[in-house]
Amino acid sequence: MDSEADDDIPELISAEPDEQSSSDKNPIAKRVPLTIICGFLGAGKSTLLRRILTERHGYRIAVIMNEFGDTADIEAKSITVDGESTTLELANGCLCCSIKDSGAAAIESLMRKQGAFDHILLEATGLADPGPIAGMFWHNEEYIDARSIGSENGIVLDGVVCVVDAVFGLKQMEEDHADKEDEGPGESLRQIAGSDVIILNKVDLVQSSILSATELAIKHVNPVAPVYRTVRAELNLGHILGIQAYSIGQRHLSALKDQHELQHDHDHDHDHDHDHDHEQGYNLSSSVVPHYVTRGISSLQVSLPPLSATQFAAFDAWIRTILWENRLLDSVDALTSTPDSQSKKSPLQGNINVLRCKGLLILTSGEQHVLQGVRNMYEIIPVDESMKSEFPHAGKVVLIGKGLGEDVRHSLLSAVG
Ligand SMILES: Nc1nc2c(ncn2[C@@H]2O[C@H](COP(=O)(O)OP(=O)(O)OP(=O)(O)O)[C@@H](O)[C@H]2O)c(=O)[nH]1
Repeated sequence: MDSEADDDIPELISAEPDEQSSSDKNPIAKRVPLTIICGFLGAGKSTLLRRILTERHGYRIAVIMNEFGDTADIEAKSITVDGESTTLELANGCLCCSIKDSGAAAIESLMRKQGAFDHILLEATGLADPGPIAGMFWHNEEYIDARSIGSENGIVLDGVVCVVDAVFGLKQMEEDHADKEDEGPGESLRQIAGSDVIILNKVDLVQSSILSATELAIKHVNPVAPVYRTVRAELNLGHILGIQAYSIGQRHLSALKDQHELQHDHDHDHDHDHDHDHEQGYNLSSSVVPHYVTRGISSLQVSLPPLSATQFAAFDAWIRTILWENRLLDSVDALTSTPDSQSKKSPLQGNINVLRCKGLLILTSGEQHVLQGVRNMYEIIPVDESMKSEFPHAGKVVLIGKGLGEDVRHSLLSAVG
């Protein structure tokens, strides 16, 4: 079971306009984007990284991994070994680095020695839950000393990518759940839940019925992450790098689109790379979704009406309570609640665990706000006037995690009702 419920309550991130998040002029553009790659054991993470490290894509990418594994056969221009790290410099300007501690300090030290990069990829081990790693880099720019990495403004979390094995993915999810039934959802489900993009790899080895079943299970756990079907992790790198999944960007927008809108997009904008982006057309309440997924992590999408200022404040109290206290806020509390006043605990305390949330809140005043959350951290950012027309016209919240039943929907709707 996740122990983060015991963690100190994090500070609420300001809902005031964030000068660093809404335009091309802003400093985020100058930060080095960081992508976390996670995935099931043997799913194809090294295959994907080897491609990135050896292909001529024109970017200087640093790949950081715990150990080289079979990526070690990469042809390196030079190899540097020093106590804590081994670095391979590749012909295309990329860098492959194995460091014992892949925390922020180690990344800072690597960047100081090697200079600035266009992108950093951090490989999590096969069993790693990406949530805490993402949390470490999200809104933690100060973690990294910007000047020391040769970049004006440090690092920005770009996205979390999960590689799922098409052959064993479904089985892994099933076994994982069975093994950990007493401890809550296992790593494979957490990896899917905490990712912004899913690569369903090794599709050459399975029948289409298995692929559809695996994709359905993935979508049930995480309906907002696009799924790309690949052979040997061959896909357009634009699908996984530079996606800005943690800011107000195009990807955030598409994640919030309605199912029918996605169907429409698919009809008219087929992916010419022949990646399979099957966001559309899933019946998420389908009874064919395997029981182990339903009993583990699932998702909940709630449509919201335009909110008054009071209802907006009530939403903030509601989301804060579910993320920080793992419980539902009583509707009566919602209009009066402040962070300090929430001492009353419902019997549901501890049964809900939200791993990721996203949303678009539309106010009756015409203002729009985007919700982004990783574990118990969240932010609500106003949408810039110039971007409003690109966003969906209906408010919506998507929660991914454990214990997200219809009671959660009713609680939210009554809190803002
Ligand atoms: N047929 C087929 N084989 C693949 C594909 N992708 C990877 N493989 C093979 O699957 C095996 C595992 O791939 P890796 O890239 O090492 O997987 P990994 O996720 O890095 O593995 P760990 O680091 O051990 O978790 C290797 O032998 C790859 O050559 C694919 O799409 N099709």
